[in-house]
Amino acid sequence: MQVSGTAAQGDEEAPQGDLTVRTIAMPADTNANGDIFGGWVLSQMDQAGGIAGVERAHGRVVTVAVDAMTFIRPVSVGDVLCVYTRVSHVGRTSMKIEVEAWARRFRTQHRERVTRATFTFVAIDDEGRPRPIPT
Ligand SMILES: CCCCCCCCCCCCCCCC(=O)SCCNC(=O)CCNC(=O)[C@H](O)C(C)(C)COP(=O)(O)OP(=O)(O)OC[C@H]1O[C@@H](n2cnc3c(N)ncnc32)[C@H](O)[C@@H]1OP(=O)(O)O
Repeated sequence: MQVSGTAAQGDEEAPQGDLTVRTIAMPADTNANGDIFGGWVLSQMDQAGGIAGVERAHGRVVTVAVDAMTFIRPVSVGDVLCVYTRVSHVGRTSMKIEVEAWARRFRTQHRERVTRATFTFVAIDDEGRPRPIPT
């Protein structure tokens, strides 16, 4: 789901970028510890980055790399996961997108950054070959 809205810039305690995906962590997404699987969070971040990439590249994109991913805090059932995206670099066919995931806690509504990563997406044509990103 794409949601409009831009986070405050320049505030380290605030999310950076556009709110791109917002979803609820459900019991089916838990690991054996009772926390939400990191892979589920990564999947939400990939989708958010993909949406931002499609918008910037005006068409299909694929993920080619994920760098410097850090799981800072766990996500729990009932938390609302909010994923923010920001295009930080555009190359010829590739782009870097900074992706932050924040959890709005179920009971307190308190907001915490849980994960961040830099994703690289490549714009592709109908045959799956890299294509130039429009300026
Ligand atoms: C209007 C809005 C509506 C929105 C509504 C949207 C809804 C819809 C959203 C769906 C969002 C889906 C998001 C899916 C995200 C997946 O899950 S995609 C699936 C997983 N990914 C894949 O399967 C990709 C597999 N890899 C490949 O197909 C090929 O490696 C690629 C990516 C096409 C690249 O091919 P290649 O021959 O290696 O290309 P090459 O020319 O060497 O490099 C191309 C560029 O990639 C860069 N690159 C290559 N490898 C790397 C690397 N390891 N690290 C960094 N950069 C690299 C190169 O530097 C180059 O960059 P530029 O200098 O051109 O800028």
